[in-house]
Amino acid sequence: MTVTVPSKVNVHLAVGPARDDGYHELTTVFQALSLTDTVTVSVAEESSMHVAGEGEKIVPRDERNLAWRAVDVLAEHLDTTPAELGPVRIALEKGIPVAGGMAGGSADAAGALLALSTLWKLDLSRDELTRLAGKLGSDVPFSLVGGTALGTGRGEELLPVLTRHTFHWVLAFAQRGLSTPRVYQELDRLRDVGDPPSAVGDHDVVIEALASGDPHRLAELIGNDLQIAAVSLRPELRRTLRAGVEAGALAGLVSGSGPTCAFLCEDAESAVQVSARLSGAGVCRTVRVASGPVPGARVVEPDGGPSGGEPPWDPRPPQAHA
Ligand SMILES: C[C@@](CO)(OP(=O)(O)O)[C@H](O)COP(=O)(O)OP(=O)(O)OC[C@H]1O[C@@H](n2ccc(N)nc2=O)[C@H](O)[C@@H]1O
Ligand SMILES: Nc1ncnc2c1ncn2[C@@H]1O[C@H](COP(=O)(O)OP(=O)(O)O)[C@@H](O)[C@H]1O
Repeated sequence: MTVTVPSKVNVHLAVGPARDDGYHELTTVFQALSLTDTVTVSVAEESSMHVAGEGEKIVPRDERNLAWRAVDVLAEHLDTTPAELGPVRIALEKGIPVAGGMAGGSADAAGALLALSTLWKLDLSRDELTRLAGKLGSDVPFSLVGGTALGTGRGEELLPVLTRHTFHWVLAFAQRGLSTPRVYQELDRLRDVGDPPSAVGDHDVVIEALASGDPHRLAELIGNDLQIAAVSLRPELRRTLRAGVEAGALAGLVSGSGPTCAFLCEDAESAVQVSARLSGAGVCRTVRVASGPVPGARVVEPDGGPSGGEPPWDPRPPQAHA
């Protein structure tokens, strides 16, 4: 059973103060991108985890891996144990950079939830799966749902956003990842010492720009409160962000907690040009082109394509905005 899962960029990320539970209240607009991970699960003699691709040497293969935690969450939901569910082999094919602010671990968690519940014929509703996803991490529900969505709460409460148009992105991967909690802490520290104003405006205008399909309009509005914290921890990101715009992108921002930088481009052709120029600028490890929005976690049919006809739910649910 194979599932493909998208990465994400936060087109807009407004971070509120820290809550009593340690999480920050967010208002964010997620967009799922065509850069994906693939999760394959099968019944096996004994449980094992295999990782290939991006960050294969650093991704944990034990119970710290979010895909394993999906087994625990499913077992808990069924009021049983992982041992009772039986051994499984989980194989991750990673295209999403590890600790890159693009929700790679969340993608694998969402993919494992969908793949295992399909393999074990658990017949879970979309709402149940999304609720279980929220237990695995704030970004995991979005990895399941995909498309474009407004996220509130700690990012797990989602409302779909209308986007009929495709946007084209160039992604600059950094040499090393950044820890998400570390970046939130750094933002708190910066706010404590200097109270920097929120870098981002209102999410409504971002949603309108997405609905318009005009990348120039969107480029004026993309923003991320975590960017100053990521740049504070990795000052070299300033150069990367500048280089993307010099290479012809309309605008750039740090994706989520970083350090991946995402550059919005005019169209597909421009994205290829920007990626070629950025590759030559020596400001990042790797450059990728991606587009969005794309659907969330989807079962891949044996012929290799994603299941178009009968996904367990409509990956592009009715639109609530704009
Ligand atoms: C920053 C964002 C933006 O979408 O993405 P990434 O950059 O990680 O991809 C997310 O908020 C990351 O979500 P996710 O990676 O699922 O985080 P979680 O596992 O839920 O939380 C990890 C830690 O991040 C911090 N955290 C997370 C979410 C939130 N709303 N406030 C927080 O302060 C907390 O310190 C928490 O212990
Ligand atoms: N399946 C997984 N893929 C990548 N990282 C994972 C996975 N499971 C657990 N992790 C851990 O989660 C951390 C954050 O990874 P990731 O989700 O890729 O980053 P981000 O939160 O920045 O989007 C990594 O440093 C890694 O130790």
